[in-house]
Amino acid sequence: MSRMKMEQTFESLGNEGKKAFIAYIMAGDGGLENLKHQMLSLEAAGASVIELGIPFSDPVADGPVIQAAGQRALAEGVTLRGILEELARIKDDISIPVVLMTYANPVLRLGADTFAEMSDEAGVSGVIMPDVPLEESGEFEVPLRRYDITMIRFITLSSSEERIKEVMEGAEGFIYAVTVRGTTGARAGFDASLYDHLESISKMTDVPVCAGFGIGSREQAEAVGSHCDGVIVGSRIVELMHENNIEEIEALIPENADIAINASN
Ligand SMILES: O=P(O)(O)OC[C@@H](O)[C@@H](O)c1c[nH]c2ccccc12
Repeated sequence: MSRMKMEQTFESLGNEGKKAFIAYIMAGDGGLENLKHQMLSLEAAGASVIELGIPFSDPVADGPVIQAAGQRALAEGVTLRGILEELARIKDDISIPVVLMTYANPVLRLGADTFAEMSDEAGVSGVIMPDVPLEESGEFEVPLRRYDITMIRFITLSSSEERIKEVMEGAEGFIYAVTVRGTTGARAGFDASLYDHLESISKMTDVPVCAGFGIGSREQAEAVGSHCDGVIVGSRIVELMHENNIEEIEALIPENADIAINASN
């Protein structure tokens, strides 16, 4: 059911000619007791998928905004186990798919099998592990597959064509296309070649391609989204969520991504 939920989301979006808006937040930033409210706010604002970050002490790929959110969450004493238990409690209230973004270490501490089992109980559709290369993903992917949970794969601007083909073979859920070099966080603009890159990788696969890193405004979300199947916005949403500014989050999400709202009308 978990993977299907995400496939259905992308299918409905595709049928309606809409793009996915994947909203990233750091679990436990603002206290785990607020997670449900935060997730419901994102859903109501029109997010199609929630990417839920797991705080970790050494987040090598995170930019300053997300690192700070992770520090706040760790200071709240939030753990992967605690997050999964909370998700299991609130999952029936959330209708959009949830994808976990976690480094390998917290998963290894919990045990890959326990992680898969608890993720299933938490209703999780997919998992993103930015520090686990494709070649080493088996120990996580095999147990997750048992519960029909997808490992989301990355393509970067420096991936060779051969690498891109490897990533696409067996990819599920969506492909995370990284739009810039370096860590997460807002950017002034994108390379002119980005749009061609996104279009050419989208043509190579039936799996939806979603682009993330450095998207911090509605204009950018629309511009990037028009060359692929959806966008991922992290740092800007983390900042706004920290300020409790749901209105601005809503303003960030293009109208054409409001599938969750439409579906429930
Ligand atoms: O923050 P940005 O620039 O909007 O990019 C999304 C990103 O934050 C989110 O997907 C993410 C958070 N941590 C990561 C680590 C690696 C790759 C991606 C991520």
